[in-house]
Amino acid sequence: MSIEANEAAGTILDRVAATIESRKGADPATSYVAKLFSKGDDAILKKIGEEATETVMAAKDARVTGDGAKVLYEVADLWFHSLVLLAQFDLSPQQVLDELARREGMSGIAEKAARPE
Ligand SMILES: N=c1c2ncn([C@@H]3O[C@H](COP(=O)(O)OP(=O)(O)OP(=O)(O)O)[C@@H](O)[C@H]3O)c2ncn1[C@@H]1O[C@H](COP(=O)(O)O)[C@@H](O)[C@H]1O
Repeated sequence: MSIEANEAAGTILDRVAATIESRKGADPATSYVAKLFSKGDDAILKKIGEEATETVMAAKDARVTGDGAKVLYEVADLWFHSLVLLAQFDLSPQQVLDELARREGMSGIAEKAARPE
């Protein structure tokens, strides 16, 4: 990914994360995110599980139909709910991007082989 595209990705993730953060303590009647926060960990984790499962099903369907659009929507739902989960633990998307940057160029095969027993 180019530096410009990576910065753009950071920008939209940062903006949505800031909106999510602003929903802490907001009215659950008018905000979906505030409603999730008011329900707590289990409600957020349930949505992560649902959206992950829906992503798997959309990908299986896409292999049959040849239409990958639904995969995009489901991954967007999964990413959005992952942002809510990060906020619940006072973590930021930038920290995830930093972790991916730290891993950049590190072979997954080599990393696994170097793990202590
Ligand atoms: N990106 C999203 C986003 N993506 C999905 N959703 C909502 O996530 C919910 C769950 O999606 P599902 O398809 O699983 O719907 P469902 O089966 O009815 O789920 P449940 O309501 O039963 O949990 C729906 O209500 C979607 O509208 C989102 N809700 C909010 N955002 C972002 O969060 C911001 C703050 O939202 P509010 O807190 O509602 O103002 C928004 O401005 C957006 O930027």
